[in-house]
Amino acid sequence: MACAVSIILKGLSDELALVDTDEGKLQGETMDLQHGSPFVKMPNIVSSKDYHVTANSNLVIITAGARQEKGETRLNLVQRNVSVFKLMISNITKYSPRCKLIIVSNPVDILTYVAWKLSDFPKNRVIGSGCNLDTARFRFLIGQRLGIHSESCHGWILGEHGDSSVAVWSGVNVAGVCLKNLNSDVGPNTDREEWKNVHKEVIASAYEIIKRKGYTSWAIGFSVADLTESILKNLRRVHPVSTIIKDLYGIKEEVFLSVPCILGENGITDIIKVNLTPEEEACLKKSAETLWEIQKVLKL
Ligand SMILES: NC(=O)C1=CN([C@@H]2O[C@H](COP(=O)(O)OP(=O)(O)OC[C@H]3O[C@@H](n4cnc5c(N)ncnc54)[C@H](O)[C@@H]3O)[C@@H](O)[C@H]2O)C=CC1
Ligand SMILES: CC(=O)C(=O)O
Repeated sequence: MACAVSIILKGLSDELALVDTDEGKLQGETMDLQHGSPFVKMPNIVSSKDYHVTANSNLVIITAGARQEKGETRLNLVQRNVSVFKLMISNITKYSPRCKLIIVSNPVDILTYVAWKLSDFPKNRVIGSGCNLDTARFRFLIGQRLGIHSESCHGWILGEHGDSSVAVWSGVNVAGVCLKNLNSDVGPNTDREEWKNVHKEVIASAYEIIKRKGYTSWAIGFSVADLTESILKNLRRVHPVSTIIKDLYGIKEEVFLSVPCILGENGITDIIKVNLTPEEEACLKKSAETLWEIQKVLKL
């Protein structure tokens, strides 16, 4: 619903279709959104348990499935959500064979792989929301430390969404002034300014929010609407989203991890190869191995 509301408020399309297995909740949410119609520019908000309501979608955003309990890892959700994906993907592709897919459900990198396999779509049309949210958290926290708006704080979190994400300290900058040039030790344990705590806080974010309110919603909603805008308006902006990275950074398996990707009307058209330090590259490889260990035994 946070994704839906964020997209509606930006007026990004003329129709939004919602699907959920919980029919009562779906109808309630739909009516509640429809009654706000005089205040937004989204003329058609429709919903159904049946996927026919999604026919000919340009973009399908998948947020369905189990969410983490307090303290539970994202990876722990994998089996439950693979079952949900088996039911969903065939219906989505039947009604919208040319759509782009944005996967949000967790573990998002693995489920993006699952959606790619089950849909048989080309890789450019299967996008995981990945580290778009982690990067937003990173920029917010850097901004808080520096007293500068997060939009002006540049930096990237790449790799796995969540626990093994990689902070690319070499790229952190404000107005082109690199933090690394001011503090050559930024990132590692030896850094007396302890910038590494910012990355630790990014990783802990979801756990901390879930501990307090039971789930995360608003920031992922805003961030998915931002991805949606790049795709529907063909903006060709660069976002850290999850895509297949086989043959990059020495990774040999079919795993999806976040790297900077150019997003437009054809989905992911290009990726930007960031120069990583040997330590960062090793972290990325380790994430790829962890994900592959889980993926290789999945029955799809
Ligand atoms: N990638 C990211 O950054 C984020 C990912 N998430 C993930 O998104 C997922 C959803 O989280 P919440 O919205 O908080 O959970 P929620 O429990 O509020 O909503 C999940 C919805 O999925 C529906 N559903 C279950 N099976 C379905 C099926 N087969 N077909 C259609 N609908 C089905 C449920 O009825 C429910 O309404 C979780 O996996 C969560 O971890 C949440 C926040 C951020
Ligand atoms: C739930 C989740 O993946 C997040 O908020 O990062």
